[in-house]
Amino acid sequence: MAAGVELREDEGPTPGGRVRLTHSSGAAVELTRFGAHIVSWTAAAPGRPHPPIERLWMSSLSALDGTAPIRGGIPIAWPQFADVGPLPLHGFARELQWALVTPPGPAPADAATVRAELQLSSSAQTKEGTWRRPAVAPFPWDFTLRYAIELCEESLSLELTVAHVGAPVASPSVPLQFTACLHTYFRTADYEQVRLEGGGMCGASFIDKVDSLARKLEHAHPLSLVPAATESGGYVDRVYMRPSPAPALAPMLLDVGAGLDGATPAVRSVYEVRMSDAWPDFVVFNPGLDGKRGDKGPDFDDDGYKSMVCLEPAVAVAPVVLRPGGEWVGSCVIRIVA
Ligand SMILES: O=P(O)(O)OC[C@H]1O[C@H](O)[C@H](O)[C@@H](O)[C@@H]1O
Repeated sequence: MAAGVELREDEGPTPGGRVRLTHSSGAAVELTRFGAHIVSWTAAAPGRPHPPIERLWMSSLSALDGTAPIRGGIPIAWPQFADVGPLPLHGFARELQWALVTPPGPAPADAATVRAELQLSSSAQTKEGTWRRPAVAPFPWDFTLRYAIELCEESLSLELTVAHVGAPVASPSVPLQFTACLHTYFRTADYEQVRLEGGGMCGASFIDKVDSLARKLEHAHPLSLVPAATESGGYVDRVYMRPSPAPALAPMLLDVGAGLDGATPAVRSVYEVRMSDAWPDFVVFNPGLDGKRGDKGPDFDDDGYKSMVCLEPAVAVAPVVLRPGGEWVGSCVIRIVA
């Protein structure tokens, strides 16, 4: 279609269908309403106008029928990052139906930005933990989550807003707390070529989840996945605590190497990733073969780890505490620089 936002309710096996944002440049984003999960972002690189290239990695083994979280793209982990709390891994936002609050329709052909917003509100399912069977830990607070997606010719902006909209149901003295991440699976033609730097990363401390949660200092500049995995004695799963305040404002540079478009093997694809200060942490994740064999298992393509790297803005260590009426906004802008 021409530029705009479309809701395709019957498309694909995922309940709730898909939302598609199309930019007049040919760039496009697709997400499922299940989890407000971005499953595709296609865009050309500056100076290489055609054809648009898929930017995100999706596992071909991922369940897309709503029976399990989707593997790949950009899952939203909320209100819990990974296993740091009583909920199942990464919480429930990636497993529930979101509403599209932007009316679908065309955008002006010269619109620099195409925008869509989705929303998830607390429900009996989230309050009682019945979003999973058998039921899991209740999350008794009233909340609204809003997810705004802005597509430009060469960038994708994501903004997650958490609002505590009521009094706690169960215990008035306990405030709403959450951890979170935007679990972005970038596609690479060859994970050995991936390089990551900037954002105060060099010298930052990180928790090495593959090495008994050891706290370490990052010396690599830039970070490459293979030596990092070797150092950690397995795969790469690191929670970095961003230095604050000044260096955190600097964007990160993620170079996913050459060959992404399959046609120009010599040209490297590079992103500038700008996380707002509301995200105190970021995660670098590539499960390697060890991860595939272990608990990251069955929905991961056998060689999938060779084609992806996750760079995730996160609240992973100290939870955000929200009083009734409180709001938190975290954004991330991914710009294609080459
Ligand atoms: O397997 P998933 O639930 O999708 O989680 C995938 C990964 O997410 C984050 O990157 C965590 O740091 C990892 O420990 C976890 O394995």
